[in-house]
Amino acid sequence: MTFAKSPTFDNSYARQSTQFFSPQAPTPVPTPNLIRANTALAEELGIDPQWLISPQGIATMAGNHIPDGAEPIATVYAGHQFGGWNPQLGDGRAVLLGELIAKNGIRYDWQLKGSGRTPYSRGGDGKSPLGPVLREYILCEAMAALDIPTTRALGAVTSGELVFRDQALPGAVFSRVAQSHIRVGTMQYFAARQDNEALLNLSNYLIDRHFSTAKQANNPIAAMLDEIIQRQATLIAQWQSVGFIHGVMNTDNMLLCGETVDYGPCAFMDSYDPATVFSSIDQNGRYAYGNQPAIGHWNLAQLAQALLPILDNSPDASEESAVAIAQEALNSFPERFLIAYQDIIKNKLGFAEFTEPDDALYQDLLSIMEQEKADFTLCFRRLAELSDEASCINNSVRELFEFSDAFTPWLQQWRQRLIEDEQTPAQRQAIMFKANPVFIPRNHLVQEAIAAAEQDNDLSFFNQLVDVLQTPHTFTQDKQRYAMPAAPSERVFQTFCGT
Ligand SMILES: Nc1ncnc2c1ncn2[C@@H]1O[C@H](COP(=O)(O)OP(=O)(O)OP(=O)(O)O)[C@@H](O)[C@H]1O
Repeated sequence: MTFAKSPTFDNSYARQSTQFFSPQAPTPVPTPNLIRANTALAEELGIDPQWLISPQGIATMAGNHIPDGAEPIATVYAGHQFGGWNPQLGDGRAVLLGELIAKNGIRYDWQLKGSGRTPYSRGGDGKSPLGPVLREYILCEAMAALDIPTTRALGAVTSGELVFRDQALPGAVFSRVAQSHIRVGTMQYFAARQDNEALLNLSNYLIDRHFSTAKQANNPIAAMLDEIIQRQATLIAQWQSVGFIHGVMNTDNMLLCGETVDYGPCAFMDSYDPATVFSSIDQNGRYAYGNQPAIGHWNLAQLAQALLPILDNSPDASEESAVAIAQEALNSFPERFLIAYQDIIKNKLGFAEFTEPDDALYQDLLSIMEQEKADFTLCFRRLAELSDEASCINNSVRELFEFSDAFTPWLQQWRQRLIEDEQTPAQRQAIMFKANPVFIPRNHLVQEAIAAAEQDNDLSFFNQLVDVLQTPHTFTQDKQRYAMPAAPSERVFQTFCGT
């Protein structure tokens, strides 16, 4: 008989200076029950899937058992929240259980979110209600299936206790996996304290962990900043391309490794409107869909500012020379974003290359979509079908979305443009299908999954939704309801942090 083996931890962050964290065990919960375990991800991480779903694995995900080798800590950070500076944040409701080296050789954090109070909890209870845990699970796994860099869900458990918000809600703990949880706000925390030694140590740690090419550069920290800017430009371009609205792009919610983090008040846009905001706390639309690239740039400027004291490693370094390095790096963001974005848009439109006139063509499409209140996802998907219509006769979204007359002149122009393009229709459509998913985690479906779980203790719709979103590009008629936009009565205009 073989016994499921507990994972092997190697906790590099816990070996750094204790300025970076506080040792903090998770708070045990009364009666943990498994919501879902991501056994495929467990395998990739070298965790025995049988162990993960064993009583010991479930107890670990609940914070009731600390496996050998785990060294739970809460990390410290600061951040700009909605533009306002907060000098003291940190994991207020999360602990980093430890790190695992995955089969691909990459080191990953395993964090428990909703695992009780820490020294950084301020007034909070350190807990998470079930709803936000389910939302984060659905959204982050959908993003992974869309091939967008993201933190992942290793699993989730209910806690068996109530969490008190404006009402009593069932509690849960989320097991989150990330390449690391070091944030723009982590750098800002030490910069604000003028602790250049900590800044340097943290940067060297990051370079070792995430930026091996920067390590070879003459100025590794400047090269690291450059690479972080590149990763964020690409990430935000990917968000824009699928209509993802993060909702709370505070500097403490931007990971330096380049993965999407914190699926609090986020959502995918249904009908196209660049002013779309979902977060109930974003009164001024700071984090609206159309503002995301500019906010990303602003956040990176805060990072560059934090790095200024250590940014120039030359013998004649001065404040001016450091500012010049920062400025040059930051100035590259708009161009980098545009290149990444156009690279995706050409695939969404079915062109081998993005040429200058394509920009106007694309903007025209967006304008018609906005005016027609067309569904962003289905509009692109139907376009992909039109690129080789015969191939998808039995499994078409035609019943869910058809172009209105307002699109006719645009479609003619698009077809004209395709004549100049060298790809075959089959090649083109394969690329277009990949760039134009049909299943996104629509807000009304996420809400339905949460409501069934909260009110009836029924996880079946949650599980179905997670499963369907694993193959976001393959449409079949039997999955039609998952592709449909919300009926007017189902529309969700706001999502909540659920803190
Ligand atoms: N219930 C709570 N108790 C204690 N601290 C909390 C609670 N909710 C949020 N916080 C803390 O408030 C800050 C901002 O919250 P935010 O919702 O952005 O983060 P989060 O979703 O808890 O965590 P993360 O950014 O790691 O996903 C974070 O430092 C977080 O730890």
